[in-house]
Amino acid sequence: MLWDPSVLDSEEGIRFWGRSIPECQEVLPTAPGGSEMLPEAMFWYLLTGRVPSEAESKQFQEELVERSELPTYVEKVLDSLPKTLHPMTQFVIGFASQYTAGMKKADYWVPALEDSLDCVAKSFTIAARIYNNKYRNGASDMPAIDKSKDLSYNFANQIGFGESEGFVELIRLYNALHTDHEGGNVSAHTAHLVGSALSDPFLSYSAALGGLAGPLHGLANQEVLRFIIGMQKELGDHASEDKIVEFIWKTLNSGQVIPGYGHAVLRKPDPRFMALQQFGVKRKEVAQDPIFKYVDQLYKVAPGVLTEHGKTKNPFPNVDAASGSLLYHYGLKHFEFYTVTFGTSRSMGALAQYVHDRILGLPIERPKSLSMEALKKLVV
Ligand SMILES: CC(=O)SCCNC(=O)CCNC(=O)[C@H](O)C(C)(C)COP(=O)(O)OP(=O)(O)OC[C@H]1O[C@@H](n2cnc3c(N)ncnc32)[C@H](O)[C@@H]1OP(=O)(O)O
Ligand SMILES: O=C([O-])CC(=O)C(=O)O
Repeated sequence: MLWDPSVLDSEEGIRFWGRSIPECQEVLPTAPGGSEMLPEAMFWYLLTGRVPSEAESKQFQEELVERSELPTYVEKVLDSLPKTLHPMTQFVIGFASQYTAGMKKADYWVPALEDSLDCVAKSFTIAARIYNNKYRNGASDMPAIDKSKDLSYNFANQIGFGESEGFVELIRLYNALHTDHEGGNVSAHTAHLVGSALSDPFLSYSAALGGLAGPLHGLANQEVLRFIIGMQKELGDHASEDKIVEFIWKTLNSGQVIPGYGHAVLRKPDPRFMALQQFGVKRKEVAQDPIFKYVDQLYKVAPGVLTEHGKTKNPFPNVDAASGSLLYHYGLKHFEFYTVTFGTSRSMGALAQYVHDRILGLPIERPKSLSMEALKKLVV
C-alpha cells in the first residue's frame, strides 16, 4: 500500500515525512504561551510535507476552527441518541450523518480536500457534543466556539476543561501524536480502502472509526485504564512490583491480553508512549499521581512477564499504555470516551493520505481472495 506522510520503523517507531517525534516537537509551531506542537500544524505538515511557518499554522488553525461548527441536523441526530450508546458508536453516527452535507459528485482532490478539512474540524465539535450529551447536562450548555483559539482549546473548553492549562496542552500533544501511524493500521487502512471506492471523506472516516473502536486497536486506550483501575482496586494505591507481576500473570492466565502492550509492527517501546511519559514527568502534580505511577511501574515489569509468557512478539508498551492515565489525572474520568479523542486525531492522518490518494488517482483497492482449498494447493 502506498502511504506517504508517515512510515513506521519496527525499532525506532514512527517518522512523519522523515522526522521523528522529538524532531517534530522541535520544529512544529505551538500555541501562544504553550510548549506542545499544535495538531493543526501537524495536519498541515502531513498534508504538504512541509513544516508550516507560525503565520501559516495560525491561518490554517483559523480556517479549521471556522469550519468546526456543526449543521443543525447533525446536532439533532447527536442529541437524539440514547445516553447508553457507547461514545464511539455515537461518533460513527455523527460522521455518517454528514453524508449529504459532505458529498460531492466530482471525484477530484479539491472536493476531497474541502471535505477532509471539514471532517477534521467538525470531529472536535462532534466529540465535545457527545461528551456533553452523555456525561453532562446535554449540549445546550456547551460554550460557543472561540474562533481566536485552536481546536484543542475549544474541545477542552466545550467539555468543561478550558481553565486547565495542563489539560489543554495534553490535548494538543495527544492530538498531534495520534494523527498517523503509516497506512496499515486498522483505522487508516479502513479510510484508505473505503475511500478507494470514492466514498466521501465523511463516510470513509466513519468506517475507520468503527475499526478504531475495536479493543485490539484504539479501544485499548480505555481498556488500559480499566486494567489499572482494576489493579488499584485490588492492590491499593502503592503496590509492590511483586504484587503487580502477580496481577499481570493472573490476567494472562485468565486468557486476556495486557492492554497497551504489544504491537503488530513495533519491536521496541513506542516513542509516542515515551513522549506522553515525558509530558507527565515534566509536571510534578502528574508525576505524583498513583495511576500515572502505575503506568511507570507496569513499564518496568510487564515486558519481563510478557517475555516469559512467550507469546507476544513485542513485550513493550504502545501509545495506549500511557495516554489514558494523563487524561484521567486531569479529571477526564469517563474512560469509555478516550477512544473518541483518539478519533479526532486520527482523522488528520487518515484524511491527509485520502487527499493524496485522490491527487494520485489511486485505483479501487480490491485484493484477490483465495479459498482454503486453493491455499492448501499453494503450500503442498
Ligand atoms: C494504537 C494501537 O492500536 S496500538 C495496539 C493497541 N492494542 C493493545 O494494546 C491490545 C494488546 N495487544 C495485542 O492484543 C497485540 O499485541 C496487538 C493486537 C496490538 C498486535 O497483535 P499481533 O500482531 O497479532 O501480535 P503478536 O504477533 O505479537 O501476537 C502473538 C501472540 O501474542 C499474544 N499477545 C500479543 N500482545 C499481547 C499482550 N499485550 N498480552 C498478552 N498476549 C499478547 C497474541 O494475542 C498472540 O496470541 P495467540 O497466538 O494466542 O493468538
Ligand atoms: O500501527 C498500528 O497497527 C496500531 C497503532 O499503533 C496505531 O494505529 O496508532
